[in-house]
This record gives sequence, C-alpha cells and structure tokens, in this order.
Amino acid sequence: MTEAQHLRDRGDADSPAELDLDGVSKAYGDTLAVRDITAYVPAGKVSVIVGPSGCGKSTLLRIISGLDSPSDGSVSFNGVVVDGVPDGLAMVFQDYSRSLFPWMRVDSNIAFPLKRVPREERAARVQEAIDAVGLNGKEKLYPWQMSGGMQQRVAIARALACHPKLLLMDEPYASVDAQTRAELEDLLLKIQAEKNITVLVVTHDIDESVYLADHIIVLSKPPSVVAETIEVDLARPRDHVVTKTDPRFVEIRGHVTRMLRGASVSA
Ligand SMILES: Nc1ncnc2c1ncn2[C@@H]1O[C@H](COP(=O)(O)OP(=O)(O)OP(=O)(O)O)[C@@H](O)[C@H]1O
Repeated sequence: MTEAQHLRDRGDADSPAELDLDGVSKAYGDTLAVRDITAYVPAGKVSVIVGPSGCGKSTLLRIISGLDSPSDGSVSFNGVVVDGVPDGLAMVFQDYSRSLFPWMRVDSNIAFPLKRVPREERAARVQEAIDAVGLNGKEKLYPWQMSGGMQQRVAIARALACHPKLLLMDEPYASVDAQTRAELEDLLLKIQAEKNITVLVVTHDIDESVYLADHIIVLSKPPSVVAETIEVDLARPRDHVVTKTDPRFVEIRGHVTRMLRGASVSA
C-alpha cells in the first residue's frame, strides 16, 4: 500500500472529514448556552445548523473549530478529539470586511494562510481557488474595490486554497443582497460537489437551510439541545426555481418553520 493510499484510508489525505459531537455543553459563567448536544456531521455532505436566535449556533462552531472548548462533552474530527484548530479545517465568517485584509490585493489575501507552502505550489493553489470561485481577472484588486458578494468569494477562495476537509461557514451570506445570496448558494453547492468537501453551515435563513442541506440540525431554545435532525432528500444538482417549487421543498421548509416558531423547539 502506498503512503497516499494509507493516508486516504485513514481519512488523512484528500478525503472529506466527518464530525461527531458527543454531549457537548457550554456554560459562560451562570449562562448555559448549549447543553448535551449530540450530532453527527457526515463526510462529503452539506449539513446546516438552524435554531432560534441566541441558541448557541456560533458557540458550537467555535467549539468545533477548536477556538473555544466545551464545558462538557467532546467534538471529534475524523475520530480525533478536537483540542485546538484541527488540520484540514477552514472557516468563512459573515463579515468579509473584517476577515479580509484591506491593504492586500485579492491574490495576496487568498495566499495569506499558505505562508509555509512552497512558492510554486502556493501560486497554483491561489489560481485554483480563483478559478473555483470565478474571480479571474480580479486578482490585483483590493477588497474595497469589490462588491460585497465578490469580497465573500475572496473569503471562500481563501478557505478553499487551504484544501479543507471541513468547511465551516457562520452566516456566510447574511450581509449580501438576495440575488447575490442565491448566486453564492449555488457557488457553494458547485464547489462542494466538485471538491468533495464536508460543509457545515450556520444560517438564520430557513429557505437557505433547506436549499443547501443534505441534513439539517435543528437546535431548541437555549439552553439548547438538538430538537430534530432532518434528512433533506431533494435531488441534486439543485436549482432555485425547480428545487424551491418542489412540493417536498415546501413541505420541509414548512416543517422547519413550524419547529423554529413553535413550542416543539423548547428545551
Ligand atoms: N464569550 C461569551 N461570553 C459570555 N456569553 C456568551 C459568549 N458567547 C456567547 N455567549 C452567550 O451564549 C449564548 C449563545 O450565543 P451564540 O452567539 O452562540 O448564539 P447564536 O445562536 O449564534 O446567536 P444568534 O442567532 O443571535 O447569532 C447567548 O446567550 C450569548 O449571550
């Protein structure tokens, strides 16, 4: 068996990551933000977390990314308990204006996390990421010379250049207009299918959750638990008109809406 095959069999090479959340709780002083969250994020799929405001979605992403630690329970990344930022994880935040460096051009912003990668490979990865998000010709612009949607493409390209096995996205499209949001949703689905990455998205937008997801993790009111995990059995590739008029889409959207509005998401 070659080294590459060995690594791949262990899930260490190009294969997407899986995540296991086992009884995760997080308290901030006297405030219990999440309690006993047990959930599975399968490899090579799009999982989406939805829940009422303040239910601890961002807290969970911080714990998964190793930026914060749980008060109880654990998160495993490919079977290894997370106790720091795992290799193979990249994150995209809502606020691109704070995550991109305004004094760096697009190509330098994308190359920034690749400092330890040899120069030729770094250039190839930057080009590959630019191609993936359709930023060709914009390499030498500064972020402030671009629209919000284009800036978020830069942030996504920077994450992709790291060749992530898991892409975490915290409300990634909450700051762009509806048309751009739809384009970026399709871009994410295209990239996820082409590159076979595990994607975990937090969103407030119920339409977006159903449109993107293979499965949706619905959190309850705080202190939060998993109220339900919903398998989204809609065909891929998805399309904003065809998918959103599918009776199954309407049914799942209605179910998630009722869960978020109703008593069924009470803890
Ligand atoms: N660093 C912190 N210190 C103290 N309390 C915190 C901290 N971070 C989050 N919290 C509290 O934990 C709870 C969950 O917050 P969190 O931001 O994770 O929820 P959320 O679901 O992402 O919220 P929203 O939907 O409004 O974005 C809230 O009560 C919040 O005030």
